[in-house]
Amino acid sequence: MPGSRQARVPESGPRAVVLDIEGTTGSLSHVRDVLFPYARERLAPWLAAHRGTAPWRQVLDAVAAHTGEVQDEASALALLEQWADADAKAAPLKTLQGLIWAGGYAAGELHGHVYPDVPPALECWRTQGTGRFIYSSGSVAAQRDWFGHTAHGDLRPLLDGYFDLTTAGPKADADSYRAIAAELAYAPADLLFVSDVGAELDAAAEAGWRTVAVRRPEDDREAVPGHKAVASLTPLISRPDPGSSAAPVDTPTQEDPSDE
Ligand SMILES: CSCCC(=O)C(=O)COP(=O)(O)O
Ligand SMILES: [Mg+2]
Repeated sequence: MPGSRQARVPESGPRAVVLDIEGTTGSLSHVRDVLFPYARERLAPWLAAHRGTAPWRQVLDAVAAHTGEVQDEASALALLEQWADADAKAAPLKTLQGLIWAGGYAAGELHGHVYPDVPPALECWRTQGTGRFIYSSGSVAAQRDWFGHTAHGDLRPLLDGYFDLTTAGPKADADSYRAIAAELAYAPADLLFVSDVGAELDAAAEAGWRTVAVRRPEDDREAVPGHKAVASLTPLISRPDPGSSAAPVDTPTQEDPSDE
């Protein structure tokens, strides 16, 4: 309108950032070419070595709950192998992979691949008072181990909490993002989800979240349509307009069971 001056309201930053792992904060190829094969060849030996123990029972019970049928070890193993070969995001497989990888980290045979832009981004968000959470199909235990064993050191102190298939639900389901927002007690519009997968970003957007797609330079998959895209986390922490940063807030933090 001529003569009138419209005040520009700067968009404030998110209260919390929720990050995916594979293809976003860590290398897709490291997960697919190192982590997954490491677990795949140990599915049968792990079940045999742990037969009758509480973790073995936990895995068989998880397979039974997932399929709706009681499974003996042989039939559970057949299903777990099928899911692994199909890269199915089945919670029982994710639980068992996490248990197997834990042995690999402890033996010094595995490390978590985290891109170099990730630690400074987490540090920046921490300084700003922005919450920092992970949401991956990998189990929470696997996520903790991954971030606890990186070339940049133990990054777990930079993270406030973790969500997986069992605590939040499937990543392409909008209800999972509604559940995370409720758990964090933030409005969906105050949350930013960062991922490499369009279906996950679409689900988060459907739940009212802000979204950003990541496509790492060495990742030759097609770009994700419909979402702002970046090649690293660095553009997400640049602050051309000082008014656009979030004021420090008290961030809800999940308790770390390893601290108990
Ligand atoms: C160390 S977490 C392993 C990631 C994983 O198991 C997976 O299926 C990839 O999941 P994401 O949701 O991080 O893309
Ligand atoms: Mg991913």
